[in-house]
Amino acid sequence: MSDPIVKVRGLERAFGRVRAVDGISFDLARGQVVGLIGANGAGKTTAMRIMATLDMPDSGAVTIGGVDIVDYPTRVRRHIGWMPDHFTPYSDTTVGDYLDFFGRAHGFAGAELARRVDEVRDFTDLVSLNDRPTTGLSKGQSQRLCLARTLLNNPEFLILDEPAAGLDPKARLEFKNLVRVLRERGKTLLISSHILSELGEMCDSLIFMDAGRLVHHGDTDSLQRRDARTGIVFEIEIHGPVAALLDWLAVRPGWRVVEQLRDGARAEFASGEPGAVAAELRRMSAELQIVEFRRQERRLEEAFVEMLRAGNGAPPPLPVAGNGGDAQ
Ligand SMILES: Nc1ncnc2c1ncn2[C@@H]1O[C@H](COP(=O)(O)OP(=O)(O)OP(=O)(O)O)[C@@H](O)[C@H]1O
Repeated sequence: MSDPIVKVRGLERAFGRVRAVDGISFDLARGQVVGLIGANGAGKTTAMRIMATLDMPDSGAVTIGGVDIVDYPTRVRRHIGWMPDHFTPYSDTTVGDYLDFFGRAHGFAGAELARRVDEVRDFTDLVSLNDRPTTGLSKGQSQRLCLARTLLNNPEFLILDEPAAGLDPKARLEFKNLVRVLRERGKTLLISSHILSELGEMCDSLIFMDAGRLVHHGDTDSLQRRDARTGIVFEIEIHGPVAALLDWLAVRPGWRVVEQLRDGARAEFASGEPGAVAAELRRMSAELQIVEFRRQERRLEEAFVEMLRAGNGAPPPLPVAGNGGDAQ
């Protein structure tokens, strides 16, 4: 990786006996969107708060743009934006006042302050809400305001803790678009979430944490590509009795029925080798009245759980992505 913007080395942070972050190391390439994924208590927020200079590590080091976060926190803060996982509205404060206040807190004044506030308000589509009290915003609007605040100092590196939590599908889509534009502008983003598939679409690479440890760091496709080495699941639809298909699958070597369906079955073939798969599907079509085969893309959730099983024994419970719900 050429010139990583973020370098994390052997980072550790314990709270009493809880090893919240237990010796993690990774690099983040400039201009990448990276997902930080893990179940509740995996250590995501602790690691992010340290990177955002809000907490001190017990040991290990983080540099951002080559600057050590412990030795030079003030310098680092000029280049980072931190979006916490909760938004606290201020009473009697409008959206405009809120951004103005945080702009001043960054040290901007006069025309420069007005320009920065205008820019982030525009970008996050908050212009029409400028005079609304911050206490009366919807979840999606609050998240946009929180992101606007994070962008006021035009940071190179953004650390966003669970930014999509609790957003409805429309607000999630809007958020995803904002992430896409920020990426196009060359920003580096670290985004945490429980929702693997949501992050999969948004991110160039994913970091998985479990019990304070980093258990995987790779590009989004690398997890799904693992099925080339394991089995492939097909959804098979048949014309006529499903029993004929189930009988066929029961006697053919390599097949395992995952689930019986109304017009067919979900079944796994043990090999991902393309030649073997094609021969098997040809044979099935010749012997049964097949209406359709659909290869099932393995979901990131499944890939993650399998990976943890292979490495560490029992996986932690992970909520499954839904349309609007989000586990906390
Ligand atoms: N200030 C603190 N005092 C004591 N324990 C803490 C503190 N902050 C975090 N922990 C503990 O450290 C562990 C990691 O917590 P952390 O919030 O970093 O996890 P997380 O992956 O962000 O979880 P979640 O998704 O639930 O926010 C948990 O066991 C948590 O209870």
